[in-house]
Amino acid sequence: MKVIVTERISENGIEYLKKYVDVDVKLGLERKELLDIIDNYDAIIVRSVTKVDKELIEKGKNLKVIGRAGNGVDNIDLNTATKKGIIVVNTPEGNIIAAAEHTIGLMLSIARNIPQAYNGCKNGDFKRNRYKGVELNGKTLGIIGLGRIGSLVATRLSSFNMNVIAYDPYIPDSRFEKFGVQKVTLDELLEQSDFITIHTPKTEETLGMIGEKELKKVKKGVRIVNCARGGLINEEALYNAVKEGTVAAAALDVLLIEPVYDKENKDFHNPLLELPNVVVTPHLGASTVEAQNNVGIEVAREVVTALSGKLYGNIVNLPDVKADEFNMLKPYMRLCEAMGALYYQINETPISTVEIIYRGKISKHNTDIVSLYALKGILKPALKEGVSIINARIRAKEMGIEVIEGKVEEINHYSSLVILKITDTKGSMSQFAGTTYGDEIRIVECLGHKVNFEPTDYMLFVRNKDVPGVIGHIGNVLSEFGINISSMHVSPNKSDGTALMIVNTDKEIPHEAVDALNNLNSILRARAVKAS
Ligand SMILES: NC(=O)C1=CN([C@@H]2O[C@H](COP(=O)(O)OP(=O)(O)OC[C@H]3O[C@@H](n4cnc5c(N)ncnc54)[C@H](O)[C@@H]3O)[C@@H](O)[C@H]2O)C=CC1
Ligand SMILES: O=C(O)CCC(=O)C(=O)O
Repeated sequence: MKVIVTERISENGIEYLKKYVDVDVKLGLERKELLDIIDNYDAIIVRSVTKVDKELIEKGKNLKVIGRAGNGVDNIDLNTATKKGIIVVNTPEGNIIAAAEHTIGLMLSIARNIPQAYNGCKNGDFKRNRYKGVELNGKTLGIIGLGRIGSLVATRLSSFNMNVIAYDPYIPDSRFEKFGVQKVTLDELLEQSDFITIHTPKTEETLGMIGEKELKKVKKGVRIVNCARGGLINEEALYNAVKEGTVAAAALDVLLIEPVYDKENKDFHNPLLELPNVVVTPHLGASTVEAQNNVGIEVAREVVTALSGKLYGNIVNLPDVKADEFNMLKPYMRLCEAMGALYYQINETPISTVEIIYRGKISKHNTDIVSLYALKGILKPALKEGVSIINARIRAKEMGIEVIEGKVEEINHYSSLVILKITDTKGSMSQFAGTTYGDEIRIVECLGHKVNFEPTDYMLFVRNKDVPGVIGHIGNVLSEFGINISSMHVSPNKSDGTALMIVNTDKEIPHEAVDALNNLNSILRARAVKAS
């Protein structure tokens, strides 16, 4: 496996990668150079500068994993990566303290004019009355986005005796209580805050969320920090508000358009840089020794884990599953993939709806990832390598398949059961159900028949007349092809005189053998099927 690292990550991360994969560290590549070589790599590791956009992903024909050494993934086209089944991993925890501390550093800087005073002293200007600042003590701090970093800022600045209020419509009230923060609306935050700091991700909704209209509502003399993503505060509106004096000062670690870091940027221009009371740092939020060690090693581990096919960890485009829960759910993933895989191997009619119902103990778990395996199993016979658990949901949607998931705690006979109901476009429903015993998986219902078989890679799925001698005939045909039967399950349907037979064999059943079986009088239909 080959991995390209396009931005500086810590040495410990590189050393870790070298133990498992071939690593090319290529810093400062021109875009065209990267586009030309990306198809040589199975994974790419970036920080915030490399744009892993549609064009790059499409050129990266062999890409399996995109690793983000850091938190925000707005430089990665998640949609394209997901459609292509490429895993995107990040390191959401490794640099949050660094970012929170930098936020506080910036806030103190603009409260006390530290950068301006430093510059003055360097130039022989020691007139300290020029640099009189304000205290944080007793002031109101408004935090927009009380996530990982926002909450770290809240607890730290509470100890500066600030009155902390926050706006975050996506979190429960308990989170505000946990951090001793008063929950407010955005308008209340704008009206009441002496200091505002923003800590949301960059999304369509948050880009420019503090614009001209919002800056008209702020307390005169407010000080604003953005250590999250450039453009969350509209730059033109901020420029005007600072110029007019509505905003006393601003500190920005991030800009809407950032220069390519680690290079000279003499031609770089942004009007905000001309304002004496706007302090800018070059996206330094995560640049501490500790944070870079954390994210370097974390991203290396995440990428190696994902390349090895283990689908847990900080996978951005998969449901969040920790290793323990992942291991517990593994048999259910195999079970659902196997049940799903049966459908198109024994049916031709396109699917309109897939219903996945979790009953019993399994219903208490986060089963999102299990459902993805069911969908992958269902679509695999149709899409072959074009479907993976990363893109299974998108592919199902593209194919017009409605996916419904349900959970019922109540159950009889089994401790857990997963039921898969697949309705085709003609309205017929095929139902499968399965359970697990430790690591073992069993399908216990198949198309209205009570069964009990382990789905394996070599199986024969037979519908036959329920007459004497069928088992012998099947045994004879298979033995002619040198195939051993390892187990056999028969489920008669008394009402119509037919039976369903599932035969597990020791090797692949060639189509000649299947044809020979289909020529037998007693066989209504025989198919070779696989569990995955
Ligand atoms: N400057 C730097 O070097 C660094 C910047 N970051 C950036 O910091 C930001 C925050 O990161 P985390 O705290 O880890 O993210 P997080 O995902 O833990 O928290 C984000 C919070 O924003 C809230 N939110 C989302 N949309 C919102 C809206 N419209 N209004 C109000 N709240 C909203 C969410 O509910 C969530 O609680 C991200 O943009 C990240 O990329 C992160 C690390 C370093
Ligand atoms: O230093 C970096 O790589 C940027 C960090 C960052 O912005 C993030 O992790 O979201």
